Amino acid sequence: MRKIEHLGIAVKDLKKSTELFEKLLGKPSYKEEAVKREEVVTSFFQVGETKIELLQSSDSQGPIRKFIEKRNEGLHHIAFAVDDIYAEMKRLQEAGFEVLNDVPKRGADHKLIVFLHPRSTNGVLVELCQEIDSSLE
Ligand SMILES: CC[C@H](C(=O)O)C(=O)SCCNC(=O)CCNC(=O)[C@H](O)C(C)(C)COP(=O)(O)OP(=O)(O)OC[C@H]1O[C@@H](n2cnc3c(N)ncnc32)[C@H](O)[C@@H]1OP(=O)(O)O
Ligand SMILES: [Co+2]
Repeated sequence: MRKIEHLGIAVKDLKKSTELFEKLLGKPSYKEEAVKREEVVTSFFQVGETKIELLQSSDSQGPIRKFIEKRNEGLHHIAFAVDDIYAEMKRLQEAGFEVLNDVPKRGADHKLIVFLHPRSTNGVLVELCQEIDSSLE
């Protein structure tokens, strides 16, 4: 794990929350991106080496909608940057963590991502992210 790549925050109203975080952080969001497969629309802020990722559900189902129904808005996941997501998946599986994805999937902001089930990580949803080489996109 190289660094905390982002903190994912589940929000009900992306526009309102983006305005709130722009005030809080004193800087604008650098991108808004919808990721259909994850049924979310995201808004990103760079804070030093780490980012804040705001996530609003774009579907009547989806993990963010379910999370908010159950726990209201708030911190949803911690994402770590890794250099080799396949090697990390293997290492973590062998170490007994529950990797939710057989293969990495496309995330937001030019990344491959996988998740670890919170029941294997002390109740914290963990995401692994590997930058996608933009020349390959
Ligand atoms: C656009 C991509 C972006 C990126 O960074 O690139 C993203 O970050 S996408 C983020 C949204 N996608 C995901 O979260 C995918 C991974 N999540 C899942 O697969 C599910 O949400 C899962 C498996 C964590 C939970 O799904 P399930 O249907 O089982 O929901 P339950 O409500 O029944 O939860 C079961 C159990 O887990 C606890 N839980 C659920 N979500 C979280 C969470 N975010 N943090 C901690 N714990 C969580 C929930 O409370 C239940 O525990 P229990 O003790 O039974 O109450
Ligand atoms: Co994320």
